[in-house]
Amino acid sequence: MLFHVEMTVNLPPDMDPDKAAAIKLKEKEMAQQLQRDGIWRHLWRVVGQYANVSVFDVRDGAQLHEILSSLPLFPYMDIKVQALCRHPSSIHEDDR
Ligand SMILES: O=C(O)CC1=CCC(=O)O1
Repeated sequence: MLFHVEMTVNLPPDMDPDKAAAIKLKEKEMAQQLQRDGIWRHLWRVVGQYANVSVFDVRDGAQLHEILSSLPLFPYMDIKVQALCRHPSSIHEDDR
């Protein structure tokens, strides 16, 4: 099942820079592993914002929640989720 996820990062401006860097590094490692696993299908920067638009391929909403809430940046992000399904005009057979 595919989900469109928009994440906006709001790190506190007064956060210790070393702590922020450590959180971002852990986030990157986890995001890249989830991409290698085929779960985090797309990860795009929103131009001009500390935000991304992503597509996740997961079993259901419960699995997505488990993944999102385990992200190191989760406590510092506003997250919007939309469930997706195949568009009848799509020519891409692998879209589910
Ligand atoms: O920078 C972001 O948009 C937040 C983020 C998601 C995965 C990652 O590595 O950073």
